Amino acid sequence: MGIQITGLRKSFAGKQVLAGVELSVAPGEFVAVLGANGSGKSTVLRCAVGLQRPDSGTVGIDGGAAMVFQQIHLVGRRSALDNVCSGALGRLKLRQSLLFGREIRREAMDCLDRVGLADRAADRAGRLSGGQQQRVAIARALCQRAKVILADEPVSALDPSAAEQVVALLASLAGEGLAVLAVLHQPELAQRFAHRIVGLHRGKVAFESAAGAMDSQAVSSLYEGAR
Ligand SMILES: Nc1ncnc2c1ncn2[C@@H]1O[C@H](COP(=O)(O)OP(=O)(O)OP(=O)(O)O)[C@@H](O)[C@H]1O
Repeated sequence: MGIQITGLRKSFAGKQVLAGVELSVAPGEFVAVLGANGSGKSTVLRCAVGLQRPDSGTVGIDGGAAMVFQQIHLVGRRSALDNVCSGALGRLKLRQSLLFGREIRREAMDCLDRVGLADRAADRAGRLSGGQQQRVAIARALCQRAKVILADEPVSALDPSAAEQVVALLASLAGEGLAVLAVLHQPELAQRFAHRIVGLHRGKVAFESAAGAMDSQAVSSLYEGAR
């Protein structure tokens, strides 16, 4: 199933932000969400992962979801590996995390390897580049063993080459069978790396298409008359 969102509605102080969003991502699929500032993209992801409660609608997630943000929030003075290990703590009781410390570190190392940073495991997270830090954050999400990855503007703070690397990584994780839903502000990266593109406009899905069939005029219209 991956993730299936139906009829998602949300208002803040009487102002409708989500007006019945329908969206699904299958295991193995990478879906990019495009939309102007304020169109409701982050609210969809926050409702999906349970950080916000929708007024109505349903979210079905198979195998748990982990979220990655634009603001990376690593502990800068701890090693990359320690940061990734902390992803496991959410799914373990304290006693288990003490008992299985070595296994957790091994699994965290595998996760760092999947994002191409095994050789930086011992480095302080704060010393890594922005792109590397975002890949560590993705490794931490993988260490949660979630089957769904939600990414809210994961590359907005990165330079073009680091951004491309991170989006390519998300695509490769979908290739491993995860369901990946990412909000992007870069239609060209979405078109190159995602399978499907969803355009959100004023809290509704305005269009949905295979990435190869992306209509650039439909994309431009998302950003016209944005509120
Ligand atoms: N907790 C909140 N309280 C009040 N208003 C909110 C809250 N969260 C979001 N909003 C409003 O809902 C609207 C949609 O916000 P959201 O963050 O989902 O948009 P977005 O499409 O992700 O935009 P951006 O590209 O700027 O991140 C905005 O007008 C925002 O001000």
